[in-house]
Formats: sequence, C-alpha cells, structure tokens
Amino acid sequence: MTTTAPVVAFDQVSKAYGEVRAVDGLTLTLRPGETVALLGPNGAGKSTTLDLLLGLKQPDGGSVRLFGTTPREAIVAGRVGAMLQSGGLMDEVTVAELVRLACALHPKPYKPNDVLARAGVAQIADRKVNKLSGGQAQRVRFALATAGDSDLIVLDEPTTGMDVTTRQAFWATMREQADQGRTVLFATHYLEEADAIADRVLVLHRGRLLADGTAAEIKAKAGARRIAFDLDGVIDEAPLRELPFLTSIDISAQTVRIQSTDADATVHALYGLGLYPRNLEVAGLGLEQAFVAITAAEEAKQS
Ligand SMILES: Nc1ncnc2c1ncn2[C@@H]1O[C@H](COP(=O)(O)OP(=O)(O)OP(=O)(O)O)[C@@H](O)[C@H]1O
Repeated sequence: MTTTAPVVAFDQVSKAYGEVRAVDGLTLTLRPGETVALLGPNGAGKSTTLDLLLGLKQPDGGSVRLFGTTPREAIVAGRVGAMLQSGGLMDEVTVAELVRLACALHPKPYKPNDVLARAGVAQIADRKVNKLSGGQAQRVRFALATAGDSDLIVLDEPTTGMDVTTRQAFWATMREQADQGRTVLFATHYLEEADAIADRVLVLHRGRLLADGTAAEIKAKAGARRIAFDLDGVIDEAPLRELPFLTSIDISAQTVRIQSTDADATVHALYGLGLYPRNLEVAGLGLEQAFVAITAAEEAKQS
C-alpha cells in the first residue's frame, strides 16, 4: 500500500433506473486487508454497487473513490482485479491464451503459468473457452481477476456453479490473497460462505445499508434466538403458538422449533404451560436466519 486513502470510499452514492432506486445514498468505507461480504436479497443493489465501484456505471449523485482516485484511474493503475457475474469470456480462444492476454494487459502482471495453476485451470489450459463447464468458466474468470498484483479484488457471486470441492479450493486461494494484505469484496447468496470467509458483512436492502459488522454482530443485531425441543404424545399447537416473544414456530412430528426475541421468557412460559420439553436447546441465529429476520423486519417497516 502506497497510500493511506481508504481502499473504497462511497459517499452518499445513488443510482436510479427510472423509478427504481437501485442504490440509495450509500456511504461506505473499505480498509486495506478486509474481506467483506456483500449480502442482500435479489434486486437489493449488489451488482449495481459493484458496477459503480468499478466505474462501469456512473452514479446519479455522490462520489466513488478507490485509493483516493477515480475508479478508472485505480483500474488503469492495476490496483483492482474483478470477477463479474455476467463477464462474457471470448469465444474461440484457449484458457491459456485468455490468461496470457489478461497478464499482458495488467500493469503488475504475474506469470501466466502461475495464474493458471493458482486458479486450478492448468489442466484445462488448452481447452477452448466456449467449451467449458459453468464451474470451469468461473475458475477462468477468477484467473483473469488475479492476473496481476492488485490491491483490491472484487467478486460478484464468484462460486455460483462451482461444486463443493471447487468452492473450497476457491476460498482457500482467496484467503491467501487476503492474508497477503489485499482487500477482498464479494457479493454472494451463500450466507454460509459469508459467515465462514468474511471478517465484515454488509447487508444491502433496496439500495441502502441495513447492517454493517462482523457476522457475529449481524446475528446479534437480529436479536432473536432459536429454541428447539421435543414433546411426547399429541402436541396441542394452540398454546405453543401463543407463547410470548415468538417470531416463528415450526412443529414437525414431536419436534418444535421456535424463534424468539426473548428466549428466557419464552422458555419460562413454556414450562408454565405444564409441558415437559425434552432435548431443549437454545442457540443464537445462524447468519442466514439473521439475514432473513433483518430484511423481513425492514420489509414490514416499509409496507
Ligand atoms: N439496467 C437496468 N435497468 C433497469 N433496472 C435495473 C437495471 N439494472 C438493475 N436494475 C434494477 O435495479 C435494482 C437493483 O439491481 P441489482 O442487479 O443491482 O441487484 P442485486 O442485488 O445484484 O440482485 P441479484 O441478487 O438478483 O443479482 C433491481 O430492482 C433491478 O431490477
């Protein structure tokens, strides 16, 4: 790092498509070495945010700065590597040819053979790009994003189409990149990936930042806890559904699963019903459940 400016600085950034506010007054700073997951339901504005970040779209208002410069300047200087969802790969060229081209275009390139090996595409280097499987094409996109020594790596749903093994190998490689001090920003629908990989999670909803913190902080923000237990005999559902602080309940066979905003009070009331729950477990929400709870609460507020 040769500068102390933030890696990414969004200041009151907005972008609308007609009536749709895809990004709505977004203010955000990313610092060196962070691994950041960008989460949000479909249409939340994740891809638009990444497009604005990369200078592929211009904001209607506000400013986007990368390393204290414009996105274009940062990209020309080779400071940003990106892997986009829709990035079409050139037909009729081989994987090796494409990677060599990406290396040739990068101001601080790595050796093409190293790039191929790191992305796990050395074995298919001579394959035509238009003959690849979905997961292989994703790996090639990853190779292109890491063709040179960039300070920021931006990935839009990078593991879509990858099988489990490929996905694990991909994240191991990504972690190496982060350990070397690079900033990694990735949009994903796989919340378990965000939980496992990111040290910071951003939740976007209708173009606005709904939550920003570690996965643990996001889970705590959702406020709810999970309660699970078994009951013997025929379960009388009505009193269970009336338990205090309940936000959801699922009863299947002898097992009851509850989400509650005050687990202590809910469990107390459960015993107050004269029931004898077995295998009682109380746990925090997973990131996925926290995400659903936070975005559902926001939807309810706006409707
Ligand atoms: N080129 C466009 N023209 C019109 N509307 C658009 C365009 N691109 C995006 N939108 C709208 O802007 C909003 C944000 O879209 P965006 O693709 O940024 O969301 P996303 O969070 O990436 O969604 P997904 O998870 O489905 O990929 C959506 O309502 C979408 O329909």
